Amino acid sequence: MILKDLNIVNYKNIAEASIAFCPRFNCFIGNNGVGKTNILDAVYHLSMCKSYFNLPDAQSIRHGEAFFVLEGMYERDGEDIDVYCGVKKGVKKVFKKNKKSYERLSDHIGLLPLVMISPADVILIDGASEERRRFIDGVISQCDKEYLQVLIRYNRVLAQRNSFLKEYAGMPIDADMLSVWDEQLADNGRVILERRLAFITELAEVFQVYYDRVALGREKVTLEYSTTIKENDYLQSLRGSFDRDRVLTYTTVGIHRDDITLSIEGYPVKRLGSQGQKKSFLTALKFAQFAYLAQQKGVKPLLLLDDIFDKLDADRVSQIIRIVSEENFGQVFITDTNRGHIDEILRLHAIDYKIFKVDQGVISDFKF
Ligand SMILES: Nc1ncnc2c1ncn2[C@@H]1O[C@H](COP(=O)(O)OP(=O)(O)OP(=O)(O)O)[C@@H](O)[C@H]1O
Repeated sequence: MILKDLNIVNYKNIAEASIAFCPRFNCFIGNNGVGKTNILDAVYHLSMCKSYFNLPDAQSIRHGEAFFVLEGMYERDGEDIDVYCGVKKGVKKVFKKNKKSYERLSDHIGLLPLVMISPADVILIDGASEERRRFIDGVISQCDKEYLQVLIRYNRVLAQRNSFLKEYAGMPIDADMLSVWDEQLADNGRVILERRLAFITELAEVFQVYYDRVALGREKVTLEYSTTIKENDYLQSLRGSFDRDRVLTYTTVGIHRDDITLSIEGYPVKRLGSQGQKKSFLTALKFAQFAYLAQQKGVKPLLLLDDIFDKLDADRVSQIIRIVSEENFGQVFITDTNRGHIDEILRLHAIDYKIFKVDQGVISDFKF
């Protein structure tokens, strides 16, 4: 799958742009703050129906304007796909495939699989467990629509159980009064837990292979799912936490409290990892996500590499470019402040590429 052309009007600092991409590497070069990441975000938006940075849509409208429009022309399995996204202040967002509006945006997600690697991903390591759960849920739901429905049901029941605990705080309630919710949480929670465990098992294996390659085998890393459910008994775990839940007035066990343990040399990456090691960790994690999506979807996702060269030594940068130059990767979009890096590496790997210059939101083909 490739993105052939992209038209942008009023997206963040880009007033207007029409870009024709190369099927392999597309590099955006420019100084800090000129709009390189904004271009990648526009591409992300067309796949995932939202900004990578969790911004409300209106904040992506260029300051002083009333709307933004993004349009991408894709080719997937020999078929041309035109995707349109229009956002106007105070009006419902319009999202179309081949000129036909979607009723639900979730119907679009997964059609144009994409993986982005950005400096903001460090939140997956340094942030709260919620960030890691959002990552797992996001990847699984791109491949499995049913998963998202189960998750929505689970969260609805969880909210009801928690509001009951709050409403009856300090009153003499017993565990049986929660059994209606406990059973539903257990039914939906088991499905989610099983899917997440299978996903992480698959991901962890590929992740380790990629980490070894990126870091040239210099460190040992692991990725494991850690659950709050004891002895695989969901219902019993909920019942067993009743006294604590009553005191704290929220549900303390379940898939909404689970996490992924990320370690390097047996210690948490969060505390022990250097900035370059964290970046290598995240890159390997995203490469594993790429492999998973490619296998599930049967197409090579788009790969967006934002600022990948920062904080990494020359060996690791070269390894990363070597990996993404291989057959199992497809169209790649890269940003950097320095053209030297990219020219040298891409020539070395003899890959087809196109370089664009970005300056204050204006994108032009780089003149050689
Ligand atoms: N809604 C908006 N309207 C106008 N400008 C915006 C809007 N949102 C963000 N910007 C501007 O976009 C610029 C940031 O662009 P971007 O993050 O793409 O930079 P970059 O080229 O990737 O920089 P770096 O090399 O530092 O990562 C900032 O100057 C910011 O003010």
